[in-house]
Amino acid sequence: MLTVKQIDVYIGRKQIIKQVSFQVKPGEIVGLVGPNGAGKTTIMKTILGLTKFNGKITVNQQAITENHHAPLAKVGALIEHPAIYPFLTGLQNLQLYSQDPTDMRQLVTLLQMDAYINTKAKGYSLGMKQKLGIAIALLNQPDLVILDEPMNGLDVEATISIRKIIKQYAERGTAFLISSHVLSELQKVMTQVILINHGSMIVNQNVAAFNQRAQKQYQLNTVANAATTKLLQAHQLTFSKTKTGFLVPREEIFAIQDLLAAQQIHLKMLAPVQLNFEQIIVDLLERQRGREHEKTLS
Ligand SMILES: Nc1ncnc2c1ncn2[C@@H]1O[C@H](COP(=O)(O)OP(=O)(O)OP(=O)(O)O)[C@@H](O)[C@H]1O
Repeated sequence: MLTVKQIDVYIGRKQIIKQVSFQVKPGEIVGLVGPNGAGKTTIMKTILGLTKFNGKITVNQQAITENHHAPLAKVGALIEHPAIYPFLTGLQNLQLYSQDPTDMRQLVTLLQMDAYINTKAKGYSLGMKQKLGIAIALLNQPDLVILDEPMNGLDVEATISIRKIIKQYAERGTAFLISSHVLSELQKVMTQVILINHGSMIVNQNVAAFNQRAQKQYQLNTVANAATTKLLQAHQLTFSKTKTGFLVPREEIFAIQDLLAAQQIHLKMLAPVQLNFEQIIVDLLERQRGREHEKTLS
């Protein structure tokens, strides 16, 4: 469906996206996560042919470039603010894009917009505009839907109905690429997770494998945490720092104990921990920062 191959994006002289590659297959719901400024919106805009890039992007095996948008005919998108004409009604806005009145009417009902769809969009709340933007993205049975922060401004009921609709469309084969900072929400729908930091892809994994990471961590605390940091770094062991000590992977705990014992650094605690989705992301970002810090020191 969508293939992104080794894309680089520069804005001015600054490299914003670095060698990012991934695929989104029919029916997959791929969550794009990462800190503010990581490059998520830029990746989405690039796929939509709105930004110059190096590398290759194809939709249904057809290449997209900044000047060739034809393959995007079956792609729906909501990026940043929905493109809505305020002096038209919600329905008139939808009609500008719709090729099938029945599909359009169904979407209005599915998104529970019937009560206000015939009033002018300038009177809509943030959430109502957001729902209209999502409806526009879902029009005409798209093959791929790209949603940047779709849950922005939505109330609980709207959030639940959007989640259901995304799942329903995905079951019919629509592929989704969704960015969100509301990880708990994204977690309920996504099948694949891509973590971006400083324009690079750190993780691209299916959700089940990603969650496996949660069970593979141990919390470590010693009598001399500063010396322990140096020791772990010197032996290039994987770790991240926490408020009280370290998180280390299960497969390294024997090696770590041997090293600490050899230096007579006593353990205060070594215990398995169960991380939640958010904590796994924080841990991965923290580890990357550690690696970058080491690079700058060497
Ligand atoms: N038009 C622009 N001119 C200069 N720099 C830009 C421009 N657009 C984006 N950037 C820079 O590109 C980087 C990535 O921005 P992007 O909006 O893609 O991040 P993001 O992951 O979507 O962030 P957020 O979660 O805050 O929305 C940032 O460092 C940003 O400052």
